[in-house]
Amino acid sequence: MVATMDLNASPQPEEDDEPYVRHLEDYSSRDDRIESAVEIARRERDERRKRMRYDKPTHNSQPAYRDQYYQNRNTKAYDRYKIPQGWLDCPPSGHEIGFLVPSKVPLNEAYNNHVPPGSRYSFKQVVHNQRIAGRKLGLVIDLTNTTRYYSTTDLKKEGIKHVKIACKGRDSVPDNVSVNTFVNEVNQFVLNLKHSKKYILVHCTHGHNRTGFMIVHYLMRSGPMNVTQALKIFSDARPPGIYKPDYIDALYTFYHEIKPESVICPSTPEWKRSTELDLNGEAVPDDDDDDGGPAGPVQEEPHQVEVKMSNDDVLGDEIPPDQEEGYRHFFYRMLSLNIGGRGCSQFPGSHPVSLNRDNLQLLRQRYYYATWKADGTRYMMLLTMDGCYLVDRSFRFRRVQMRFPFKHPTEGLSDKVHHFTLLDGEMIIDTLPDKQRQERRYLIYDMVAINGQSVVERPFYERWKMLEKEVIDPRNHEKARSHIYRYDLEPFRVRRKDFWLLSAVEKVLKGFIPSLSHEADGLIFQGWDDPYVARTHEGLLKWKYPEMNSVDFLYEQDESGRGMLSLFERGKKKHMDGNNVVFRDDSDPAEYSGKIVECSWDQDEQVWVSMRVRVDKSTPNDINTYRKVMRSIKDNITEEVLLQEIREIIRLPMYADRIQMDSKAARRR
Ligand SMILES: Nc1nc2c(ncn2[C@@H]2O[C@H](COP(=O)(O)OP(=O)(O)OP(=O)(O)O)[C@@H](O)[C@H]2O)c(=O)[nH]1
Repeated sequence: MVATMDLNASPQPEEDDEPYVRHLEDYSSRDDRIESAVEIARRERDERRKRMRYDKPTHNSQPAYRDQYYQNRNTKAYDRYKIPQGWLDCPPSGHEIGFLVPSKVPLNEAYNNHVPPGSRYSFKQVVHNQRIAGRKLGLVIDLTNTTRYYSTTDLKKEGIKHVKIACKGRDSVPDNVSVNTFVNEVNQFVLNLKHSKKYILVHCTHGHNRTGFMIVHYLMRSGPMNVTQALKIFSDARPPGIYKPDYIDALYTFYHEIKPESVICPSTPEWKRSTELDLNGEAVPDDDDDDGGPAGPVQEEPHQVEVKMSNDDVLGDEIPPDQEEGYRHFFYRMLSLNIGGRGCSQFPGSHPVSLNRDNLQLLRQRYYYATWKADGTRYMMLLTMDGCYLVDRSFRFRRVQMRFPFKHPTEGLSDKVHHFTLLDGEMIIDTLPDKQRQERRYLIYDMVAINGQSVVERPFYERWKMLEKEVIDPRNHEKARSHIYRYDLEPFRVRRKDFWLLSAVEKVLKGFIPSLSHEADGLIFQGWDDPYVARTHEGLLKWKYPEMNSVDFLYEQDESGRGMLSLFERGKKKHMDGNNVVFRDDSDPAEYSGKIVECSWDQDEQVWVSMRVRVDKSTPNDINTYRKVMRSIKDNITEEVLLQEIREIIRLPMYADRIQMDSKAARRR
């Protein structure tokens, strides 16, 4: 049987049909929208009926008929202009918060069939409303997860920039990278404003949950504030504020704050609960909806899996490239480095050189202190009001949520935090004596800048003291008193590294290092009067246990499976013919191909031995580092040679005099 299109047949509701059409009585007691509501509903009903006047195709139907049927029934096109649930009665926009204006999503004219004239809110209305309120828009940040609500051409015509940060909404809060992008967009906009005062319209679907979440994050990062205060600022400007409890909880968790009992999540606004006035006839939550809809099945608690920490764990969240670039320039400025042909791409942190028979003499000529060489991952850390950033050896930045209060020189501890303070240190993992617990800890060993002021020219001992006074003490002071901020929830602990007189080196080697709860692979000799020197510092010495002297090679295999080691020479790859590596675990060497492999030298076998893959590095060592390490291996400064040398040094009059001078000065302070 061939099905025909019988336009007179009555509609045949099917199981998967949406509610047919709203009862018109639903609108009968309403205000001035009634007339158009009734009209719209009637038109929708008629359209729907028309679409349904086809018999469902059977197996025998003509393909053309089948296509036509499904095309007509395809609600996608129709859904395209479905207005979001609750949108009609949701107030268009809130009050300004600084430069930010929270708003519901504007719907362009294509939605007019669904929106009665008095309720329309397209960009024309937005610009008009804002103008009446005395605000000129410069930027729109769109947090919806769809592009179906408006086209951005209208905005461009008005000279308004549009930034899309698609966030799902519904069950999940915007992710940390999206939050970083949002805050950076706002900061960039404000920075570029110069003298013109323009505003940023921030919208999700209804302008409450995602919008509120982002604005609260921005407020938290732009001045001294706690989450409760930031939530209140938002809810005052856009009542009732964020009304999803998960979003509120996520903000307290993110900022490591205790949620006060007095903070109660507002109930879902009336306009969101009742959808009677939505004229689509469908109360189906949108994919992009702010509301989580009905609660899903109760999630089972995931099994607690004990995850071991590793030095290769990636910490923190990515930040936008332009923000990273800005910070790189700051590093270069603080270190008085020229921006060469490669821009600010090279990691500028100070780097020690290996101890050999020649530079060992430096220990006699200058005044040195010693410390253990903590073996974790090297990071510089930038502290700003907006957040703290771990900076790895590839000069990449990631944001971590930490707090570093700043002690005002005259007013004592203020509610301000460090802003553009730059530290240097090593991230280690302490395994606590019971072997059950691990703790990540950042050991700070130097300071490059404090609140935007470079301190690289100051002698090391001053920088080291400043670290304690300006960074560690205020933190400890606040930690003991803070009732809101939970330092214990931060991703790692922080400590200043200890340095000792050379006379203590024997004790450090024999007693201190063996008792450490993290790895150490040698000693660092730090010139007590030295400035902070960017990149290789010939006066900063590292001594490693001979078996730990290592070189980071690039390992590659050719098609025949032959392994090759390479280093860098003037930024270019250089094959190190005659250097071979063995992998003494049972793994397949092919797995290491293309990776940076840290190798130690086996004197007996005259071969490099793979120790580990350096996931924190993207390039191998420079040939000069290799030469210095080879020299150090050849010179073979054993623990005994080193200690003998130090015993002699500490007997030198110059050394004893300096100690006396320092202790007198300390007594005077
Ligand atoms: N300056 C300094 N560096 C320290 C200290 N403790 C640990 N280190 C680390 O020692 C590193 C230098 O030693 P290297 O052996 O050259 O560095 P590495 O990362 O182990 O290996 P390479 O990358 O192969 O040079 C620094 O980058 C720091 O990460 C310290 O107290 N002072």
